[in-house]
Amino acid sequence: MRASLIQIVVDEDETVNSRRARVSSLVREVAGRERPDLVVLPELWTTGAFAYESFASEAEPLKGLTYEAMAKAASDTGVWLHAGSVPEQAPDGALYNTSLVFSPEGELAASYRKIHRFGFDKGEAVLMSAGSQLVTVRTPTATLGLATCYDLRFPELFRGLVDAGAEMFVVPAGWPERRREHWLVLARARAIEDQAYVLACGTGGTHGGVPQAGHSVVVDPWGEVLAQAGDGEEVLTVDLDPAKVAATREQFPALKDRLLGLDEPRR
Ligand SMILES: NC(=O)CCC(=O)C(=O)O
Repeated sequence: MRASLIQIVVDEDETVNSRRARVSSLVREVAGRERPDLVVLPELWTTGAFAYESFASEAEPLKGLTYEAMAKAASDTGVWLHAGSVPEQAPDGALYNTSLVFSPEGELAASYRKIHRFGFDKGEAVLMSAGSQLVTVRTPTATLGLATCYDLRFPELFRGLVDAGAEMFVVPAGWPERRREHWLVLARARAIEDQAYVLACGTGGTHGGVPQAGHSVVVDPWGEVLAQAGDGEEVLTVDLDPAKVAATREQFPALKDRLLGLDEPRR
């Protein structure tokens, strides 16, 4: 299975409309050149994860402009597309940070409303509502577990995804440069403790006054970093072996020693 992560530069000198068009072209270009099965985009790449003042003005219904553009990019290129997340305006007016995953036919395979919102008592934490559902996506080659950015700090979410069958975590993000080391360590930690692939795709540039970390990263179930981006716009393409997840869990069966947080104790 081949995955391409597209780390996008999200700066405020580019309009949302032009970025949407540019990213649609990029998905097509990368799909044609790298021949991936799965393409991954970052969190809130239309606005920027820290461009709080744009969330309401740029919010879209689930099937809005970004949905339409990404569904078409997926079906035109025949890839699974994790289109990152959009500021979703729900029918009741609430805003969510919602990830969209499209099948190669351009059908919506899954949407995930970010559960842990960042900002403590401001920003996303007050502007957005929290999702409450764990979401996995079965593709022909692997079961994906969905999480978004700040979720990476909450290992219990990832354990829940493992219990739901996840073999590969896909984590779109808009992570700040200031905490780059946290990002890299947490991505590896989630891979090691859950013996799963982590595909973590962030942004470059500066928005909302916050320089972004870039450094999108792909980690294997043993915790090895398979590829890591730099600061700017970049594509990371990696070949993944989903069978390595079961093999790692078999050879080093630490997940079988879990005693807490299970419906029934194992021993
Ligand atoms: N967009 C985010 O969720 C940012 C998370 C973050 O900055 C952090 O966890 O640190």
